[in-house]
Amino acid sequence: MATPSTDKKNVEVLDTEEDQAVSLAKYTANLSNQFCKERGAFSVVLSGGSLIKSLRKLLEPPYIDSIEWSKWLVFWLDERVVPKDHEDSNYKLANDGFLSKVPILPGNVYAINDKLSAEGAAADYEACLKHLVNRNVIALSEASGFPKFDLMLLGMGPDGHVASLFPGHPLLKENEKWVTFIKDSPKPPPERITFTFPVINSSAYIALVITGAGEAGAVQIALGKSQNSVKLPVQMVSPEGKLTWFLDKDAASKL
Ligand SMILES: O=C1O[C@H](COP(=O)(O)O)[C@@H](O)[C@H](O)[C@H]1O
Repeated sequence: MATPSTDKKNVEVLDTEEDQAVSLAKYTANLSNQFCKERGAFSVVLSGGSLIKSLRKLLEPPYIDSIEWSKWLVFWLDERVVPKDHEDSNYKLANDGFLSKVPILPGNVYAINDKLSAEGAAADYEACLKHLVNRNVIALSEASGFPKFDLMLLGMGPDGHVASLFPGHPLLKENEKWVTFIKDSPKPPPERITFTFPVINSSAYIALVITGAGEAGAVQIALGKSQNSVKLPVQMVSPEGKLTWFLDKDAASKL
């Protein structure tokens, strides 16, 4: 069931987590078709966490066969500063559960350099993005001057964090850097790198994919009627393009 709230924001509440995964696959495949046709490429930004499991229907017919995987360019919204084969790595999570099962070109997978410090990895990833923007591989937002990704797939933690942008943290106010780092993440591991809000909010499309009762409180704050004085990170997600919330019934249970 889809409940459009504004032209730029849609909220979909799905009866089950399975229905949510089906709906997300359809949405992602449609955007992939659209961008591959229009631009010859599709830039997709992945979160870690439960999002990867929610992408599983893309690994099944009809999507596995119809998506032009060779035109996908894959990036990470945030990454933990650990080796790529570490259990906490968002790259490993995505690779094991999704990327290794689809014919995306290895050269189109832009993982974070795991040999660098948090500062170094953030600067290195930002330099990589700037190079891709200069070569017109990633679009640039004329409105903001920040890179404009075709689709960002965001998860959310029970505290309302998105990417590695946590409630009350000074990084929420970063408005110059494209990619930054955190060394005191309240959720382990403490050292991470993350896209900043200006990059997130320059996106053409954002899907916020939220599953389970544990997230219902933050969903209620973000989408319910009551007003909170200090915004949660998830409430700061406001793309140039279109935002769609994909909630299962449990995540929407307090609405
Ligand atoms: O630490 C992280 O958490 C968020 C939310 O994860 P979830 O398991 O509650 O969906 C995730 O989106 C982010 O990429 C990750 O690094």
